[in-house]
Amino acid sequence: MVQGTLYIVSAPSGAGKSSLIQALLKTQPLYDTQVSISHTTRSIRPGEKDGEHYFFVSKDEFCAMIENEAFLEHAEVFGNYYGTSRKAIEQVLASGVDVFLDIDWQGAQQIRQRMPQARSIFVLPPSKDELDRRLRGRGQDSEEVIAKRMAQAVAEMTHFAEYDYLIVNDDFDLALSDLKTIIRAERLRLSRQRLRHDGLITKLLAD
Ligand SMILES: Nc1nc2c(ncn2[C@@H]2O[C@H](COP(=O)(O)OP(=O)(O)O)[C@@H](O)[C@H]2O)c(=O)[nH]1
Ligand SMILES: Nc1ncnc2c1ncn2[C@@H]1O[C@H](COP(=O)(O)OP(=O)(O)O)[C@@H](O)[C@H]1O
Repeated sequence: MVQGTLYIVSAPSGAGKSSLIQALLKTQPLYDTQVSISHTTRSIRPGEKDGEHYFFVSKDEFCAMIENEAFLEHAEVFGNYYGTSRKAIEQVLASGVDVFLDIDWQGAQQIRQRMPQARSIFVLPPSKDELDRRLRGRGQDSEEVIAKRMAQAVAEMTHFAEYDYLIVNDDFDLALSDLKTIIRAERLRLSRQRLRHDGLITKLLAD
């Protein structure tokens, strides 16, 4: 079985990474691509479902998971804790499915250290004004939360060069097409193709 590829996707809040990942998943079968559901201590937003967008847990529960080494990575973002469950990811990757992580730059650094074979993608907004408009347009955060996220946006974006790929999410369809192209190219990498088509290659090279 060829291991799935782990994709890290980061962006300043509001740049559109969740929308891009969700749109991508609609075009891919579950046996090919899945998104990791993180644990978080942040409050649930209207419209969000526990176990679907996040596993919403208390600080105590989160700390117990850290102690039990249940996280592949975890970080504090905007005053809340977020983490990726180790077990869930390892099982899915082992079954050959590609997994997407929607995580911040701190989590991305931890994953790169532990799993250097992971690929990383950074999503940029076309401008700061547009980022502000998208955060407001989402209509889910208070003025205070939006101000905090805008202030953090520049700090997050200073890490763009640590990523393998950059996508500017101006026209949504174009950005989605870039994302699909990255995945297609990664799947066509010689090492993965060789493993997948070992039988065929053996036959083709036989006398
Ligand atoms: N390190 C890390 N960051 C995460 C995780 N889950 C979400 N994040 C990041 O936390 C930030 C805030 O996420 P969220 O509260 O959903 O707000 P949104 O990005 O504005 O939708 C984003 O940068 C996410 O990428 C995780 O498991 N680990
Ligand atoms: N290319 C785009 N053009 C216009 N609006 C967009 C685009 N991409 C995303 N959005 C909108 O911007 C808002 C923030 O997107 P979201 O995916 O929640 O961002 P993130 O996950 O990066 O915080 C949402 O209302 C989404 O519909």
